[in-house]
Amino acid sequence: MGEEKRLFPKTVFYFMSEKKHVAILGSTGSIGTQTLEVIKSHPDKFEVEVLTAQNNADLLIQQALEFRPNCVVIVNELHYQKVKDALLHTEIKVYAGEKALAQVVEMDTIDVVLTALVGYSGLLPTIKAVQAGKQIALANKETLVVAGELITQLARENGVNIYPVDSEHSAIFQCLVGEFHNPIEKLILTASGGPFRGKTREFLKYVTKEQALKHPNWDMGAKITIDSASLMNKGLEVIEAKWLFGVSQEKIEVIVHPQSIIHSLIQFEDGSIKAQLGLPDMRIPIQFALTYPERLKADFPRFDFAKYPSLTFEQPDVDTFRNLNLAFQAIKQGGNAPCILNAANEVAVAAFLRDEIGFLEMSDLIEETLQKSCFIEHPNLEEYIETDKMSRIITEQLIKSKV
Ligand SMILES: NC(=O)C1=CN([C@@H]2O[C@H](COP(=O)(O)OP(=O)(O)OC[C@H]3O[C@@H](n4cnc5c(N)ncnc54)[C@H](OP(=O)(O)O)[C@@H]3O)[C@@H](O)[C@H]2O)C=CC1
Ligand SMILES: CC(=O)[C@@H](O)[C@H](O)COP(=O)(O)O
Ligand SMILES: [Mn+2]
Repeated sequence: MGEEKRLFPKTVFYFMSEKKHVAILGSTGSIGTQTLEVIKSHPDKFEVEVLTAQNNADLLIQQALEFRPNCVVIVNELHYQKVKDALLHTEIKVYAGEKALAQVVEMDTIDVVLTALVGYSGLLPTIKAVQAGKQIALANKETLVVAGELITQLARENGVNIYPVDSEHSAIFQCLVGEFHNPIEKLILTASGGPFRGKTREFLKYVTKEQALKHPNWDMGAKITIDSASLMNKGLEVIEAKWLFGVSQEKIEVIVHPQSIIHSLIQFEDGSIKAQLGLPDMRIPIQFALTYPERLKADFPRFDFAKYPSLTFEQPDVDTFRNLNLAFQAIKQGGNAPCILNAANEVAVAAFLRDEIGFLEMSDLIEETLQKSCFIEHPNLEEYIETDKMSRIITEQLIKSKV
């Protein structure tokens, strides 16, 4: 069975004749709203239990009135009264704050928690959900980047499966169906290359956030779109793949595929390669994560081979886009290094989005933060939390010293 410690099911636990009760963390975002589209098209299959937002009270209220969850959480407490007033004449419970976000996932009525929060904020609610034995549909890749070892160990201890929502990991998962017992020789993650594919470092020095936010193929939240432009998204996905599929980083390759039609590939030990293809549409992986092992009929637009006469591939330019190698180095180092990388990246992306730093400076900050942070080989949860906090301080100080 090789080194694999896969989290995927030995047994089938979902029977789609029963309604699945879903908590969506981050329901107002790109993944959250698409999850609700999937749920809306299968009212006989799903029930919404929990919806959450950080600031977008208006959309949260609208979603709550339409999907009638058991409860909602507005994380920013300043918006609590507005949400409470709007839902006053309903039976929907309204909570506010980070603690509430981590607590609601424990509700008895929830079967599966879909984590569509952005960044490190997904870590604690995911841990609570796993400890409560909830199945996880994971979009929030940063959770596995920060603490993949801890999360996967907790998942095993609690009999929890982590179903990937991220398109590349869903592709790998889909290719693994029927192959769970077969060792993986290599995982090949595809990358679009982002809006700056083929550009030089000279060009990248002056790019704006508006340019960086124009992803060629996917319409996503701001943070992941910047990560895609800098290739950090692929770096985070390498780390995510390592933990999801129990494959060491030496067996993970990244190939640039600008059309984003092949979502990723597995090479098995007989040399055979399996791939999953489709138009770039997150509703497919979202639905599969919620319905595995079944595939529900859906009317998502179909891929037409005639419209794509050439699917192309090229090596990533890791000299120009340094983040990919920084991520490989961090996962090779192990311990809290990926947690440091993630914290520095989140601070750097936020600073880039505030026009405080240039595009290339993001990699410099991440590299310097990794050098300056204290390495811990086997961190516990408190040490991950402390690492995240300290790394953010270091990156913020580095930014201040540069401006
Ligand atoms: N979008 C995509 O196609 C893909 C996304 N992913 C991953 O999925 C996750 C979500 O991405 P995406 O949907 O694009 O992100 P968005 O920014 O579109 O949405 C994020 C959601 O999380 C909420 N949120 C943001 N910050 C916090 C916080 N600190 N605490 C609590 N809630 C918070 C937001 O609330 P509010 O609306 O109120 O701000 C919103 O509901 C990310 O980890 C991303 O990497 C993975 C693959 C594809
Ligand atoms: C849709 C999805 O899964 C994103 O993570 C996407 O893959 C981003 O595209 P890049 O390949 O440009 O990072
Ligand atoms: Mn992805």
